[in-house]
Amino acid sequence: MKQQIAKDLLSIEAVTLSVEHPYTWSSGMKSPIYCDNRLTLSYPNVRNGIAEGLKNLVLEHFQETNMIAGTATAGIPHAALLADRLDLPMSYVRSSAKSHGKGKQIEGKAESGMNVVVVEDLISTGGSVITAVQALREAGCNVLGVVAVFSYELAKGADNLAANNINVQTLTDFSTLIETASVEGYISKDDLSYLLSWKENPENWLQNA
Ligand SMILES: O=P(O)(O)OC[C@H]1O[C@H](OP(=O)(O)OP(=O)(O)O)[C@H](O)[C@@H]1O
Ligand SMILES: O=C(O)c1cc(=O)[nH]c(=O)[nH]1
Repeated sequence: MKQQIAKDLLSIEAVTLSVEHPYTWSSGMKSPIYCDNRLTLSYPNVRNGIAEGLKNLVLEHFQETNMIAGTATAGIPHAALLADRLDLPMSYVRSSAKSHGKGKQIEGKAESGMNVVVVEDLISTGGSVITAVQALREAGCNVLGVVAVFSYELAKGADNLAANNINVQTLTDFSTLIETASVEGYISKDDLSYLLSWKENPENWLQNA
């Protein structure tokens, strides 16, 4: 499964490298790699594989789930596809409360007694998904855990998630991705060692580059 999803992401060019002009991540970190999981929505076979994989993660790890919550924005479509497959209620969580209308951060029903699995497309530092989990907990929900398409497996992300007591299960991850990219000929040996050294110290990578 991990390799198949990595292959899918590579085949649709969701993963791109840009060393000269680094990407800026939502956390503010600069990075030579970007994984655009939003592109998976444009490929029915890829998004179906993701929905099926997420469903299997929920059935394996979070059997008591009775509500699915997506993180805005990239987690929302995957949450919708998953909730539909599981025939469960769905909500989504904004990064902050809306400043007009009903002023809500969580859209849809979220209340005490709900056993929620949060759907995120990608985990870097974990900041976005932690914000969503905290909002759901404040609403009285019991958050069983998080399912995500991809994780960079950053030490900072793992520490942040552990500090917030969040169980995360992902379909694929950075180590699988770069190994698959190398084996399948998407990246050179130099790219591979560059990415491995970036991963050693991603926060100070630009200063050391
Ligand atoms: O683990 P983190 O450091 O929080 O980074 C990951 C988050 O960043 C991206 O969202 P982005 O903020 O780009 O917004 P989008 O979902 O609206 O595209 C991604 O979809 C995750 O939600
Ligand atoms: O951390 C992020 O913002 C981020 C990284 C990445 O590779 N892809 C993405 O959509 N967001």
